[in-house]
Amino acid sequence: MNLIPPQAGFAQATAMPQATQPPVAGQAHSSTSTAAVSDHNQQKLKIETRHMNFFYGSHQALFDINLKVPERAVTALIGPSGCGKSTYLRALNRMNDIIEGTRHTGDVLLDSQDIYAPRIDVVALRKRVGMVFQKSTPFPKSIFENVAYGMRIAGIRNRSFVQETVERCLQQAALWNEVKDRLKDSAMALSGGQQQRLCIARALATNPEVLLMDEPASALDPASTARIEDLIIELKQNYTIVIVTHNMQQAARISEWTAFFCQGRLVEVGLTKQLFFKPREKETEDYITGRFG
Ligand SMILES: Nc1ncnc2c1ncn2[C@@H]1O[C@H](COP(=O)(O)OP(=O)(O)OP(=O)(O)O)[C@@H](O)[C@H]1O
Repeated sequence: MNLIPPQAGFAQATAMPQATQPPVAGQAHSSTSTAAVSDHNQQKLKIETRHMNFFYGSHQALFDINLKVPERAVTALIGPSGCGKSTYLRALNRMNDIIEGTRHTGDVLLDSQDIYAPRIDVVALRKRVGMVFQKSTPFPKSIFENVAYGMRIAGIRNRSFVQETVERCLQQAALWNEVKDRLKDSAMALSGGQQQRLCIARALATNPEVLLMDEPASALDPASTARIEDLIIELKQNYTIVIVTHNMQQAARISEWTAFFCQGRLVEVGLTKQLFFKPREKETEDYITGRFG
């Protein structure tokens, strides 16, 4: 049974990109919690969280999250408002550190290394794990300087390197053709969709391995959303992408893997197609059929 409501755009889900290798049979449920643990043993993992709990002061927002994120694929995080998707996403590059009173327990591993270990350089971590936010956040600077910003901060002075990198990133973000003749203009004069692609270009300029995206298209019109989705599909050839989205059709179109969160718990994770067409958990089915959330 197709559990996704037949809304416009879902037809594309049938052409959804497949994971390079299927998960092995018997995607196991955790025996210790409501979290389900997908077995991605045949895929190279980029990120893994093990028994992760997260707290804002005394409020626990995440409970015993066991999730494996495969390399060079798109993993979508879905779930009702307030279920902890953004909290989880921000934990992957320690963006929650800037919120006072937060803490976590358990492990968050990037290439098998604990990103919360004392010796970890958080600035270097955030270069490897870039982030794009829901609301585009260009700096009040020129288009060029927005993309060059990370390199300036890193003290890179080589002009031709900076120029080449800016062009490459704008090309990767599918924005170059629209801005190449006005690189000195203010970024604030770009449309919302262009600003969001500029922010993606800026995130790419630090040469990240992972891109975290928190509802990157939620404020955009359908045409701009389609461009961002095309871009994400293109980028996953080289980057590991974790995206929070409220739009299930979008998750179906762009992701290989989907994780369903509810009330701070990871209920189920699996191949997107399987999760939408044949969820293992009743809670997942209720959510994706619109019975709650
Ligand atoms: N800065 C914060 N301080 C205290 N509590 C917070 C903070 N940010 C989030 N929370 C709480 O943590 C829980 C998870 O929030 P989070 O934003 O991660 O959910 P979400 O699934 O991303 O929600 P949405 O889909 O509405 O963006 C919620 O109960 C929320 O109120």
